[in-house]
Amino acid sequence: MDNSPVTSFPETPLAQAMIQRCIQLARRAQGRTTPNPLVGCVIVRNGEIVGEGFHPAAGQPHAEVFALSEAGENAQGATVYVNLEPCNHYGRTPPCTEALIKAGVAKVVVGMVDPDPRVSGKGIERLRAAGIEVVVGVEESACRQLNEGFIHRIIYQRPLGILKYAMTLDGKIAATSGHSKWITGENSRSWVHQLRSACDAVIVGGNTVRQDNPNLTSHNPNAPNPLRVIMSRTLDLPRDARVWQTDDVPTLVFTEVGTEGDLYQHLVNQGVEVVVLNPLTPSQVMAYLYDRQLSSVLWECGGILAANAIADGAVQKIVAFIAPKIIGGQGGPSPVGDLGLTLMTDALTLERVSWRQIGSDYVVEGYLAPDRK
Ligand SMILES: Nc1nc(O)c(N)c(N[C@@H]2O[C@H](COP(=O)(O)O)[C@@H](O)[C@H]2O)n1
Ligand SMILES: [Zn+2]
Repeated sequence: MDNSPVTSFPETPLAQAMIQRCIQLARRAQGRTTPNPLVGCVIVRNGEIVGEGFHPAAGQPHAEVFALSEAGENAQGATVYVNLEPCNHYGRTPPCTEALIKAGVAKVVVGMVDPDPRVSGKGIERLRAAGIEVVVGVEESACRQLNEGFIHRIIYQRPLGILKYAMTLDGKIAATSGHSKWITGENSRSWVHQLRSACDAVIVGGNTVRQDNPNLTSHNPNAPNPLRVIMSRTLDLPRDARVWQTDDVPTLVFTEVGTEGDLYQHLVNQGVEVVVLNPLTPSQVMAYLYDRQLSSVLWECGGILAANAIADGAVQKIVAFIAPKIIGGQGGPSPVGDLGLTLMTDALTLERVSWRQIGSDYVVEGYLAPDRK
């Protein structure tokens, strides 16, 4: 626990700093809480942090409960900071509002209103009705960013789809031979491993398994791994691919009816889960993963599947790595295949675009228009 005094901050910067601390705490459970959100909580009394907590996983107590338990008697008259509105319902756990009221806290500072219709404003109402001062919307955009997968899942009943790719400055994801190791530098690749560990699943197509033989893991024994998902209509896949090693990380293969042959049985024997979907489309896959309680899905596929996923409304966010290299090549593969668009005026434009430099590469992030789901 950080016991440093915080009295020197004036009110608003203090609240901002404490909500940022909540976000930092919440991130400790990144990749482990789906379908629940990432939540951190800090309790401050007389200018000192007396309790902290985060939500570790669905079914476990909420962040507020851990912070209250650390604060003990010190919660009386204290201010509670939490990046998401305290819940007011009986779900897997009892309502945090009642725990906060019982502990006698004086004030609750909330980062954002909970979009879960079981809560959505009712937690704030309940606290106010009990005479607790409630402030809402501190560091709201950072709080929304933290839980963008959870928010998307609740609003659209689908996981957030993130398309990640790496390309050269001339827009290629491989040489004409198919060789692609590596486009970006080591720092970018380790950033991608962290992105994987923050997502609930990573999806590729059969081509990527055949050509790259990827691990699709977080490459970090202390970080969670996403569910590895392969979409393959034909199951024309190598018998010895790395993704069939399921001792530590599960793999799920989606295929179509009529592929229940030799490889099908081999995969089942290896512990790979094989699911037949008809039709096998990106949106059907996302619907299935939603039912499996997932909130965020990383598409790390080649251009053809990426285009299908975009066209099918399975992608909302783009994370594009651009390496300062030129490979050239007539017809070399590009990150997004045919979208059926022939006019530049029809190009999909991104919103809320940001960029940063990672080593010698650049990463550009943005969101497709929300009416694309
Ligand atoms: N404020 C807050 N803190 C947490 O630590 C949370 N996990 C939540 N989650 C909210 O409650 C719903 C899940 O409830 P159960 O864990 O099933 O009891 C989740 O959808 C959020 O609305 N909130
Ligand atoms: Zn709660």
